[in-house]
Amino acid sequence: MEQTEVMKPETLDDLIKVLHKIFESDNINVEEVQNIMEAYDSNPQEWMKFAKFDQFRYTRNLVDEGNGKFNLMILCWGEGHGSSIHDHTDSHCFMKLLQGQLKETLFEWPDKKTCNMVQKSQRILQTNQCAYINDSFGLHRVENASHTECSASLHLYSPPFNTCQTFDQRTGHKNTVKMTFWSKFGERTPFAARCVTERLYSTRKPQSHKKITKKLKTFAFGMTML
Ligand SMILES: N[C@@H](CS(=O)O)C(=O)O
Ligand SMILES: [Fe+2]
Repeated sequence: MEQTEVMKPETLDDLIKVLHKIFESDNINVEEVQNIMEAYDSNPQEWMKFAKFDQFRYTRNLVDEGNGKFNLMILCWGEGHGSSIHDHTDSHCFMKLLQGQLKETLFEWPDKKTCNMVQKSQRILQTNQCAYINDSFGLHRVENASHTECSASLHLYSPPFNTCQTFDQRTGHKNTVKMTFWSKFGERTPFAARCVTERLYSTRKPQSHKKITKKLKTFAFGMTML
């Protein structure tokens, strides 16, 4: 497969330019993308404007829409923040550590009959490392296990998606969740765009308050149950 020359992106802007070039093609060489993302030396001054943290859960901050081919975003993880076990909606998922460490735990897809969730492996990702996952590898959960340091990671998803499935570790039961952006291009997402209530009220029959409260329950991450 044709491979764009692996050169070292000197800045985040450089990296974005190279990614645009790579994703012009419909045949993606996973290793090439992983290598190029890993080759960028994280410089907080270049990405700080996108990195907006929340006190309670990890945030998803859109950096670039990749000409519709990919979404590039920075995820900000406060101390102890983590995601639920989830899939990646049949997309490629690249995850490069910009700051701190993250623990990634891989799981098998739950067994159809027993619903058992089996843990496959666990690893600690270090600053500048770039991990890759897609649904054929299984599911994962990501956590900033540190009690003293926050972490930031650069994620590339191709094709872009805005819903995924989360899984209950104990029962294997799954939910479809909507994934929202805490900020886009460095600007905090306006409240109306973050508010799932409107969508629930406008596109569905009126529902009881209890049901809506349940639907709006936000997990310990930037995903909202649908
Ligand atoms: N895939 C997750 C982040 S992670 O836990 O891999 C997300 O996009 O929110
Ligand atoms: Fe993920």
